[in-house]
Amino acid sequence: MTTVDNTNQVPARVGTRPALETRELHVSFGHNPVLRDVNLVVPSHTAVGLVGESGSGKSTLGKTVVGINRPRQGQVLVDGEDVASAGKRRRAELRRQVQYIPQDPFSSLSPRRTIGQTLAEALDPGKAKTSQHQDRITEVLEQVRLGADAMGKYPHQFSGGQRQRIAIARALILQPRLIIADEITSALDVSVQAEILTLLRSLKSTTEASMLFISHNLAVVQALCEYVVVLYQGVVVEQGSVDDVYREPRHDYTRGLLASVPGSEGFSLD
Ligand SMILES: Nc1ncnc2c1ncn2[C@@H]1O[C@H](COP(=O)(O)OP(=O)(O)OP(=O)(O)O)[C@@H](O)[C@H]1O
Repeated sequence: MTTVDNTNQVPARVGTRPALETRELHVSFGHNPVLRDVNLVVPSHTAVGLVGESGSGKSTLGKTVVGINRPRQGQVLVDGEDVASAGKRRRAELRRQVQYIPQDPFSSLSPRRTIGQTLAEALDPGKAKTSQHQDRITEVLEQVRLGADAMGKYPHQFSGGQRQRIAIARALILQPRLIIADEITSALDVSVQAEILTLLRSLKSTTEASMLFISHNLAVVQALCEYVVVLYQGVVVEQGSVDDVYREPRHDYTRGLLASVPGSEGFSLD
C-alpha cells in the first residue's frame, strides 16, 4: 500500500481565515481510536467533500467539530479560533457558526413543532416566537425553495426531500460560517438527490457558508465540491482538489473507492 499522506493539501485562500481547520485531531470511544491525527482545512466559500467507507469515522469527525464528541487530543479551529480555548460566550458563538445537518432530518425535527417554530427556535433558543421572526423565516424558506406557507405545517406533512430543505433552512437561518452536511442526500431518490445538490450548489454562490459535505458517494462529491478529503479507518489518507485526486489518486484505498463508482463517469446534475 502507498504511504499515507496526511499533510494538508487544501490551500487556505489568501487573505481569508479558513472556515474550519482541525489540527492533529484524535478521537477515541473507550479504548477504540476512531480518528487519528486528522488535519484538514475547509477554506472560505468552499465545499470540501469528506469521503470514506462506512465506519471510517466521517460522522465522528463532523460531530467532534460541533462539540458532540470530545477529542482526546488536537484542536478544532473555527474561523481561525481554537474553540476549546475560547471563553464560554465566545465558544457558544463559534458553535453557532457551525451547523450540522444529519442524514435523517425526521429524527432531528420535532414532530410537535411547526416549521416556523423550529426555525424561530434555532434563531432564539428557549424563547422563540414565530411571529417575531416571520420575515427572516420567510426569507430562508424561499432560499431553500419552499413557500412561506411551510411555516405553519409540521414535519410529517413534507416529503423526505422537503424535510432536508427544512433542515438546510434551519442551518442557514443562523448565517453560519460552515455547514456540515452528513450524508444528507444518501436516503433520497436519485432525482430528489439531484434537486438537493442543485440547491446546495446555488447556496454556495448566494451565501457566505462553506461546506463540509460528508458522503460515501464520490460522484456526488464531484458534483458539489472543490476539494476532497479521503478518510480510511480514521486516518486521512489523501486530500486535495477533486480534479487532482479523482484524476490521479495516490492511495490504493482512493483508487478502490473511485473504481467502485458506477460507470466511473461521475454524477450529472444536468
Ligand atoms: N458514540 C459512539 N460510541 C462508541 N463508538 C462509536 C460512537 N460513534 C461512532 N462510534 C464508532 O466509531 C466508528 C466510526 O463511526 P462513524 O459513524 O464516525 O463512521 P462513518 O464513516 O460516519 O460511517 P457511516 O458512513 O456508516 O455513517 C465506528 O466503529 C462506530 O461504531
